[in-house]
Amino acid sequence: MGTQDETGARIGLIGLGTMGAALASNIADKGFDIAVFNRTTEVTRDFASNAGPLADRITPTESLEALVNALAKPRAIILMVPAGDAVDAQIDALRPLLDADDLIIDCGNALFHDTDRRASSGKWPFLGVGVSGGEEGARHGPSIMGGGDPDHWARVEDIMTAISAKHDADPCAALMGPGGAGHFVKMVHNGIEYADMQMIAEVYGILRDGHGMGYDAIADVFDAWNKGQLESYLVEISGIVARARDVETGEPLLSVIVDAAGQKGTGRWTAIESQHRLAPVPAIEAAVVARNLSSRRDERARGEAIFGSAPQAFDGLDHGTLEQGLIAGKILCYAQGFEMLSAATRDFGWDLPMSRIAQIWRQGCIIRSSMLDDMARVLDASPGTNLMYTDHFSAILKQTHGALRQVVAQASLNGHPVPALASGLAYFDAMRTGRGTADMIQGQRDHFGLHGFEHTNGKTGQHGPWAKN
Ligand SMILES: NC(=O)C1=CN([C@@H]2O[C@H](COP(=O)(O)OP(=O)(O)OC[C@H]3O[C@@H](n4cnc5c(N)ncnc54)[C@H](OP(=O)(O)O)[C@@H]3O)[C@@H](O)[C@H]2O)C=CC1
Ligand SMILES: O=C(CO)[C@H](O)[C@H](O)COP(=O)(O)O
Repeated sequence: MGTQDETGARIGLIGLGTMGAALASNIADKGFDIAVFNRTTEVTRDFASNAGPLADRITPTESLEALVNALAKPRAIILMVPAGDAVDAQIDALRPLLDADDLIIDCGNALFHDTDRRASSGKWPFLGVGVSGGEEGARHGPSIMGGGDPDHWARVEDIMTAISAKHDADPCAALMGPGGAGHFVKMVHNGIEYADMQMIAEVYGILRDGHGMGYDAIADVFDAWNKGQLESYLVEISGIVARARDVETGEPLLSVIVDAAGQKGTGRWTAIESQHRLAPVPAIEAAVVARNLSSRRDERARGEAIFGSAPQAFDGLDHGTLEQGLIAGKILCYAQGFEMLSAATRDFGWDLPMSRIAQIWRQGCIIRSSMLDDMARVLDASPGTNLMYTDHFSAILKQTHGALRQVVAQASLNGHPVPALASGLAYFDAMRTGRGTADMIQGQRDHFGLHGFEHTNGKTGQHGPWAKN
């Protein structure tokens, strides 16, 4: 075991990129001494020389050894480097320099399976912590989803709490569960983020190409919606983005951004993991597919040359209907995400704190939204219930699903691809259909493979007449 030595910085941080630099400044700002290291030394020097009044609390270091020596014992070191091999390499480089009870905290967007593996060796204290809020959040208050041993969390809880966003006075930081639980919750957060962003982009397409609206007018619509039930960070920044001008040309910014969405993997991981968990998240899957399709620019141009451009100008969908449709869609994004969290609770025995998750997403994170207050409340009363079945949200969906249907129908009739909105609607309809059509699937499976089916009389392993052949 390492010794107790309180001289030195309270915490270390490796990786002074967008998030790491902001997080380190936030930590120093909250009164904690921090030692920092970055692979490229110039970045560390720039960070330290630009730290202004925070410089007194920041110890820049230029080697891992110097970083380790600058820390109070037992040490705690945050990693804020790209997920995957870089994290493993960084851990491998650090461990020989550390004592057995020194804590490594991966605050990047790790795949939760990797975090489980890194935490499960049992040899070293390790936390996997999801951080959301982008650069601004990291600097002034992110939402923080911790994963790991409660004793290890307790060692840094004061820091995590201090730097987190606050909803009223409530810190948006909490331990989600053991091992990869924090990164699982962050992954699902990002999945919801993908679906919500895609739905907003689909409505933007209707306003731009269907209604022929200019960018400032579209910004006005998002601004207005952000004052109502849709109030959320993503709707807010959609208005800001729509109104922005390109610094180079002065043209509307959106008109000069290539329509091919980037992605780092968290949405794809959510979609893949949802299949393993048998927890359908079709709006999230649709959003991932839409990003993939958006990158097929040559093929899209080829298709347009053959068939003509799909989206046609049309009217007949007023802004109120679009707003109501988006409200329904947004609820269904969260409903699917929380269903996936319930599935993880069931499959991994994590006991994820559903209501607390909604609470810590109320501020700081990318999917913060005024709806999360009510989500926290209803999940507190019934943590495992699909949001769409709760009194509060079923009442809203009863009022708004007709509008969502109008949006999807009109968009389809006029050639506007709206995969996330359509998937949200299909999920809603499937999840309120007592007798669906899988009887046909079961009949087909039995016909070609004698897979058997469950009879409505309760008998299992039944077969159709072809089994007697
Ligand atoms: N940007 C965002 O909005 C958010 C990002 N995240 C996650 O946070 C993590 C960091 O992201 P972000 O700050 O945006 O990334 P950046 O690309 O801005 O910064 C990456 C940092 O990691 C360092 N780095 C890169 N590769 C290695 C390596 N192989 N070994 C050691 N250090 C390395 C870089 O150092 P160098 O200067 O030498 O290149 C740099 O300091 C990622 O996991 C990301 O998914 C989480 C929430 C939000
Ligand atoms: O975690 C985040 C926000 O919550 C990061 O910004 C992440 O990079 C977003 O995902 P992607 O890059 O795939 O759009």
